[in-house]
Amino acid sequence: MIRAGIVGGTGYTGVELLRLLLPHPEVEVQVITSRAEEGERVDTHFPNLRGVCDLCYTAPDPETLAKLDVVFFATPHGVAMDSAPELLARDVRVIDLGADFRLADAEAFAHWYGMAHRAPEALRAACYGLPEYFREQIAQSRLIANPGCYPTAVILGFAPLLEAGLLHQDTLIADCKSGVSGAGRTGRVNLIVPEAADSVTAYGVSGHRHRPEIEATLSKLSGETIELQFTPHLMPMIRGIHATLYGRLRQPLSDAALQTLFAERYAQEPFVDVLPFGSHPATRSVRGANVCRIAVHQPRPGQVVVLSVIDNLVKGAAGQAVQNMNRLFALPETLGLTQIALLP
Ligand SMILES: NC(=O)C1=CN([C@@H]2O[C@H](COP(=O)(O)OP(=O)(O)OC[C@H]3O[C@@H](n4cnc5c(N)ncnc54)[C@H](OP(=O)(O)O)[C@@H]3O)[C@@H](O)[C@H]2O)C=CC1
Ligand SMILES: CC(=O)N[C@@H](CCC(=O)OP(=O)(O)O)C(=O)O
Repeated sequence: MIRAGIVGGTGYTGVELLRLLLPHPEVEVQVITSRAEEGERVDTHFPNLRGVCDLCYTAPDPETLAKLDVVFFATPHGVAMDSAPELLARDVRVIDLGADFRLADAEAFAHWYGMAHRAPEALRAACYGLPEYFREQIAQSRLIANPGCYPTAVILGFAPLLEAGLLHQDTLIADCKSGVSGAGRTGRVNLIVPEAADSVTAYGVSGHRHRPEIEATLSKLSGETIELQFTPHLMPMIRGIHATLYGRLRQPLSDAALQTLFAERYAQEPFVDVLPFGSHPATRSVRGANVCRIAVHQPRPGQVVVLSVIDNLVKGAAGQAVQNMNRLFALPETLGLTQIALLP
C-alpha cells in the first residue's frame, strides 16, 4: 500500500483528496494535517466522512511526513516549497496542489506571487502535472506541480489547435467562469452568500496569476510564444469551471476536420471527453468527476470557439493529483478515479 499524507486537510482540496483517496485500493492515508484543528477528528468537521475515516488532524511534522511514500500539499502557495526539498531528499514523492512549482522561472514566480522562491533547485526538478501532455515526464519525476484549475480547463481546450500550429497566436482569448469553491474555504466577504449569489463579477482582468502558467505551457506545447487574454469570472455556483476559448484559424479548416483533430488527440484519454461538434457542455455534467468535457464550434469560417468544462476540485485539483500519483507509482491512471458526475 502507498502510505500517503495530506498537508492542509481542512481546505476544500484537502477534503476532496480524502474523498478520493480513502476508497483508493492502493493507498492508505496515514497523516492529515491542520494546525488550527490539531487533535480533532476529521469526521467531526466533515460529516460526509463519518464511518469511512477515523483519522485525527495532526500538526505538520517533517519527521512524520518523511516516513510516507507520498505527501500531497493542499496548502496556499509558499508552503510546499519549504518542505519539498527535505522530503525529496528522504525519498518521499511530493505533489503540490498549490502554485509553488508551476512556473519554471523563479523570477516569474516572484513577480506573480509576490514572494521569492525559496527552493529554486526543487523548482528546476519539478514536472508540470498535466498527464494528457506530460505523461512520460510525470512518471520519471518525484515532484509534481499540479496545474491550476483554470489552466487545466484552458490548456486542454486550446492545446490540440496550438500543437498543430492552427491558430494565429495573437488572437487567443480565454473567457472563464468559476464556482466559489475555487477560492478555497477561508472566509472572505465577496464569497458569502449575499455577495456571491445572484451576481456575476469578472476579476483579475489586467493580470491573473494563472495567465503566465497557461501561456508558458501552451508556448511549450506549440513551440511558439503564446500570449492570451484571460478573463476569469466568479459565478454563483459552488463547483465548476467553464472556459470559452476563442481563436482564429491560420488556414481554412472544415468543421469535420476540427472535430477530427480533437477526437483523435483525446481518443486514448480516459479523462477527456470530446462531445459531438457544436455541443454545449455544462459544468453540471462534470460535478464530482475527474473529467474534462470539450466541444468545438466554428460560428463563421476561421473563427473557432472551444468550450471546456471541469470540476475545479476534481480534474482541476484533487482528482488530477490522484491521477498524477497513479502515474508516479506506475498504477493504472484511472485507479480510484472512476466516479460518475453527480446530476442534478
Ligand atoms: N479550491 C480550488 O478549486 C483549487 C485550489 N487549488 C490550490 O490548492 C491549494 C489549497 O486550496 P484550498 O483547499 O482551496 O485551500 P484552503 O484555503 O481551503 O485550505 C488551505 C489548507 O492549508 C492549511 N494551511 C494553511 N497555511 C498552512 C501552513 N503554513 N502550513 C501548513 N498548512 C497550512 C490550512 O490548514 P491549517 O491552517 O489549519 O494548517 C488548510 O487546511 C491552494 O494553493 C489553492 O490555490 C488548486 C486548484 C483548485
Ligand atoms: C474563484 C477563485 O477565486 N479562484 C481562484 C483560482 C483557484 C486557485 O485556487 O488557484 P490555484 O489553482 O492557483 O491554486 C483565483 O482566481 O485565485
